Amino acid sequence: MNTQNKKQDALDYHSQGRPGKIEVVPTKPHSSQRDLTLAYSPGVAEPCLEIAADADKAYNYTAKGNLVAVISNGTAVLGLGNIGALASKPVMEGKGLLFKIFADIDVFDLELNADSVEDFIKMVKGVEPTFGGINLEDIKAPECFEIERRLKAELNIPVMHDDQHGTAIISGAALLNACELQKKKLKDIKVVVSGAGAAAVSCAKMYLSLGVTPKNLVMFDINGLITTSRTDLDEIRMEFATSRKDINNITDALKGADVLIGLSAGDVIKPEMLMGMAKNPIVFAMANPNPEIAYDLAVKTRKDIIMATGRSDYPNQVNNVLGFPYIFRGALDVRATSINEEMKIAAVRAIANLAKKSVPDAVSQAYNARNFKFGKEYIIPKPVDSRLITEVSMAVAKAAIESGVARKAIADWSKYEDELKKRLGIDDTIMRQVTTNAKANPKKVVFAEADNYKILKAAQIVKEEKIAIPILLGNKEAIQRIIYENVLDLEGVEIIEPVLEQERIKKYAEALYQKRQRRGVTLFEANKLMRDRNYFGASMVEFGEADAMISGLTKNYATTVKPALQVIGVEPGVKRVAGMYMMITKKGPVFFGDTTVNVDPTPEELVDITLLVNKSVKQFNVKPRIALLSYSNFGSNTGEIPEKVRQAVRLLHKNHPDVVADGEMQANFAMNNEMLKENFPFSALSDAPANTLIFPTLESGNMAYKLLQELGEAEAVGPILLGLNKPVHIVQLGSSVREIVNMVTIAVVDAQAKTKPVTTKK
Ligand SMILES: NC(=O)C1=CN([C@@H]2O[C@H](COP(=O)(O)OP(=O)(O)OC[C@H]3O[C@@H](n4cnc5c(N)ncnc54)[C@H](OP(=O)(O)O)[C@@H]3O)[C@@H](O)[C@H]2O)C=CC1
Ligand SMILES: CC(=O)C(=O)O
Ligand SMILES: [Mg+2]
Repeated sequence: MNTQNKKQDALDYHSQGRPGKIEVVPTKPHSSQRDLTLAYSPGVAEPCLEIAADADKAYNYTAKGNLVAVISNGTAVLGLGNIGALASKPVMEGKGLLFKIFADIDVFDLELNADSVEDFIKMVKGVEPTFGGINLEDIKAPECFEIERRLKAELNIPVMHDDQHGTAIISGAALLNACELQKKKLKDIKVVVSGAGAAAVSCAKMYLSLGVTPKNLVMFDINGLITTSRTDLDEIRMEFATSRKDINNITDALKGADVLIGLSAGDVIKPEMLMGMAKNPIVFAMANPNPEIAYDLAVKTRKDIIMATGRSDYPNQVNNVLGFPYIFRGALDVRATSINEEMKIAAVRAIANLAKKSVPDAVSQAYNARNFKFGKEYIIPKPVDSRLITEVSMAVAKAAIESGVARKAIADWSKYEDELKKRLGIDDTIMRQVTTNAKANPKKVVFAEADNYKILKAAQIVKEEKIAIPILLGNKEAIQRIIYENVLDLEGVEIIEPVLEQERIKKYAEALYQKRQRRGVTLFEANKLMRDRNYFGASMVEFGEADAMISGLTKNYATTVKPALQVIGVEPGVKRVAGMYMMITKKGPVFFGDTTVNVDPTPEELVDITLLVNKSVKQFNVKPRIALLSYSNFGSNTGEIPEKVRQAVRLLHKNHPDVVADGEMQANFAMNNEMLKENFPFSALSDAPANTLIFPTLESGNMAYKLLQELGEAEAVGPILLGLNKPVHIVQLGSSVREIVNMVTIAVVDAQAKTKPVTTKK
């Protein structure tokens, strides 16, 4: 895209539709007269009086506790200089947008016509009552130092100048990791800082507190090196003054330097300057929108470099967006009175550590990349990584509590973690519980289709997270090539190439032949079948050489389920298998059955399916409340389907009175027990909504879950295969890595349940 197009795109983005990037959205009902009476006069007087009597109540009755002011006077807007308060508004709205999408924090952006320090401080103090925190932005140095110092001292809510501390935290984390990768020790590195403004000074302070030796750091402003002989500088910058006489310019300073930090202006660093740097140099050119030296140019100049910029369109975006949303989230959640050094360092460590963990596929996909892995081009997490909210905010909140600036404690950290995820629309409480259970006793899971990137990535994740011990089936060479090409880490994982395992094939084939000789399988054919990875994998499970199998990514369901049925068969006492989905919705998990196996079940088969689902739901520690669905409510419509479901319910009520189930009913009545109670008060489900839905046909079940999934209303975990004697789980054709990981986790828990020692009654 050329520069003119880029410019027009940016202008269109801001002007199209409702101008600007943010709006205010009411959080309370407001449609009836009663709502309005409560929202405004006279009802509103009540919270006013409560707050007048106790100021802390503002956190209960108003948005204060989740509201941050992003405040600027427009004197150092990005690297654009002093463009004034109004012109800074798009940046401040942008910060508001980022606060909201990454940490669910609401923002009012305030652009102040306040050039003097005193005016600025006075205005901010004036608006303190409205906010839970103050994010100062793009205020030029040295005024920003005094403004922040005074506001921190005089306000009782957290104040942070993002350009100083946000940038220091992120670049601190990036520096720790870059040094580790380039095998440099912080105490030994020679650091050159281009820029001596808000960001540069604060970053330099952070590096010293992380272990950089003061005499090894030199700093430049627009007039050159900061030296002890300069008389034009304030005390804060003079802290970084050097008495070295051998440096005339930045080129001199960079000779033999290990690290260059750019927080000054675009394109001020030339390739020849980098040539003089030490072996394996680290360059963070963070000026926005244009870095001190372009990414491509820097990596072309020095092959041994670790290079980062503040931009999102190149690897290693060192930008304060990775910090401020989560730092404020943690601070607000414990009502911290300030953001102190302990909280900042906690954020640094959390961000640095997160970069070393396996990256979720959704993150790689957002950047059209195959697989990010800790290394020269991935030294810190990507801003779209949804784990940042839990990793960073929790670390910050903990540090606030431990360092004594929190006014609110967090008693249950795992509940807090769930709350944080819910803020981003991620409600995986149930999957987290399942994962915890899986980790308590990881099982051997054989991956039948291991010559596939997604399967291998999932195997890496479950290995790393200690959910399962993977065993890979497939052509060794092909598997190793995919591992190599995608820099996956599967060291030590067993790879089995079935066609080379003659002894095992013989053993498994004999067993299959014994089972199926009177059902058309000859020994010769059994031997042939065992070369198929699904038969081989299922046999490993049958023989106890693996605890569970995962397959199905590349073949249709029927083809994959057949080997499992033939080799393993159904549980004793069970007549058929069925499939279930766990739909993770905003209202909690809802289980759907049968969504995969039985096309048009009879009433008796519907009962079997219900019993299988009932048993499985209980294994998730959920008490099943089962609705058998149709297009009719308790006989309100005639027809084959309602009649079949009615009959199934009759059989259930007669033969299995312990199962909480009712129907036939329409899906909306199943999910809305108030409506059910009003119209059908006799129903067994009238006291709470159903959490388990049995569909009359495969068609309806399949449509329901796929629609819900596509509309973004729920995450589907499954299909969980029910009724097999040993755990084999079949992912859907084309599943994502996350879906595969979820299925492996479920397979492990299933294996745990199926291998539980039988307790004998005394
Ligand atoms: N990636 C990120 O997350 C962040 C990036 N930044 C970027 O860092 C830069 C500085 O921001 P900030 O500290 O807030 O702004 P300031 O205005 O406070 O500081 C700018 C500093 O750069 C110096 N400077 C300007 N031009 C040159 C030059 N040609 N050579 C050497 N030094 C120069 C100025 O010198 P003097 O003091 O003499 O005027 C000043 O010290 C901006 O480009 C900004 O976008 C800032 C925050 C976060
Ligand atoms: C990222 C940022 O805050 C800046 O460039 O000013
Ligand atoms: Mg800024």
